[in-house]
Amino acid sequence: MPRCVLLLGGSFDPIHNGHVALGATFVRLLGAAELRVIPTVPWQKSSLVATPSQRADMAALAFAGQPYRVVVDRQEIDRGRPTYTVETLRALRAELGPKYGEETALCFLMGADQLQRLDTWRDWRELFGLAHLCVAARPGFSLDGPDIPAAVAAEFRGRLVAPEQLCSRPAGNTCIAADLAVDISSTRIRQWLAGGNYEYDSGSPIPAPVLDYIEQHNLYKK
Ligand SMILES: Nc1ncnc2c1ncn2[C@@H]1O[C@H](COP(=O)(O)OP(=O)(O)OP(=O)(O)O)[C@@H](O)[C@H]1O
Ligand SMILES: O=C(O)c1ccc[n+]([C@@H]2O[C@H](COP(=O)([O-])O)[C@@H](O)[C@H]2O)c1
Repeated sequence: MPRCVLLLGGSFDPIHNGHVALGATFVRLLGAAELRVIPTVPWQKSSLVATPSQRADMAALAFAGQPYRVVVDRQEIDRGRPTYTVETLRALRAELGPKYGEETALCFLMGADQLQRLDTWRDWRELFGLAHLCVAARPGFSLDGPDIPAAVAAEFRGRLVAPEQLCSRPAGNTCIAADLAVDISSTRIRQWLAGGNYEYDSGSPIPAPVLDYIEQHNLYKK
């Protein structure tokens, strides 16, 4: 079996339990051993609150102690400009091919909200030549019906396979985790933190070390 690397890109402003669950779900479904977490400089969102370095630090804290290998990959923030997933996947192919073999499976993870917008991504059809796409359900965003642009639905459905088949080939398929149901967003967490009226408990939407970091760095205050 070739090496299978899962990729989770995001703004992570801040990273939360939905991101951690998204990574863990596909690690389990695909039987993968490695997750790369890639903080981005998004071209479709204006002004994030935390700096790129702070978002990378929080990503490392959120995934510390997972029972699989996690690498926080700084390539997008190191570019120092808004970036596109297609260029990151090309760079990863160039990096990992010589290291792990050209057959290495790359699996890009996303929530249903991003599938609904996939046709707005730079050169989105090229993504399938570079990686598999793994999409998880997210409360408030459907995985089919009129919310998915027709061209995306056709491309995505035509490539759909069972998750356990993905790691045996390098790219070109899709899979779904229909059971994920984590009703959390970074936007809501920023609002919650700005309210100033919070305390950590086991039901909190972010890992405790991330909340500690946010407090130490005085982030997301009004
Ligand atoms: N609760 C969730 N369930 C499933 N996927 C999620 C969830 N939250 C985020 N994701 C996915 O993680 C990736 C990165 O998300 P991002 O960092 O933009 O978080 P967000 O909560 O969507 O942020 P914001 O509220 O600021 O837009 C995206 O592919 C997104 O779809
Ligand atoms: O390549 C693109 O054009 C593109 C457009 C929107 C989002 N993305 C990627 O999707 C991931 C989630 O982004 P976001 O904005 O939801 O945090 C992250 O890796 C982004 O780089 C990529």
